[in-house]
Amino acid sequence: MTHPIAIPYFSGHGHTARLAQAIAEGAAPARLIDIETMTQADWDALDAAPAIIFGSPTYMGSVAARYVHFLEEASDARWTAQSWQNKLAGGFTIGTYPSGDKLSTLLRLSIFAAQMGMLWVGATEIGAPVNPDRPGIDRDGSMLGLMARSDPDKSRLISDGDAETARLFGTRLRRAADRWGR
Ligand SMILES: Cc1cc2nc3c(=O)[nH]c(=O)nc-3n(C[C@H](O)[C@H](O)[C@H](O)COP(=O)(O)O)c2cc1C
Repeated sequence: MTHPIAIPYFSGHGHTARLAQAIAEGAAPARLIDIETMTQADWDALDAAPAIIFGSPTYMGSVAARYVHFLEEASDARWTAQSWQNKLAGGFTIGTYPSGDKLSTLLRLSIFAAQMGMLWVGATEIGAPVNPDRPGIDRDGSMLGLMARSDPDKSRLISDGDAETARLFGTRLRRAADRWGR
């Protein structure tokens, strides 16, 4: 049986949620989990998932406070039992700026995964300027995980290139999960 990849995210104004949706399209079957409205079924899905893709906007140069709360809640009991050991993990974030200190957020998420005994899967897409025929793909040049920029056009929230990069990242995690098993 193929278990859904779990994508727990927090989103203050919808941008991270939009990015999470695009990742879910690529990672299908996947389960989107808004950490502000979590149910026991969501926790069960996290525990069963072969891979978890963690997503938080970058707020003040790091993981949003409410997401830190989720991480600490998730670690309770699961850290001592190491019950997420050998699951795959990935991470994504979004900010206003090309840098915006978003790397700090991905570092925080990857360290959380390491503490939980998870195996971190980074990003692989190489876009412009190295591949000029792939404009908009991984435009911030992030390999540790997925970075995106909030789009000034609030009717779409993220750019087409960021959405496609997110779908490709989701597909990478799905392929890795299918290959790795659990
Ligand atoms: C409290 C706060 C702090 C922020 N800090 C940063 C930051 O350090 N770097 C950055 O690039 N953007 C920063 N932003 C912008 C958000 O990361 C950006 O708007 C993002 O798209 C928000 O995603 P969301 O709609 O899912 O909450 C900040 C926004 C808020 C509300």
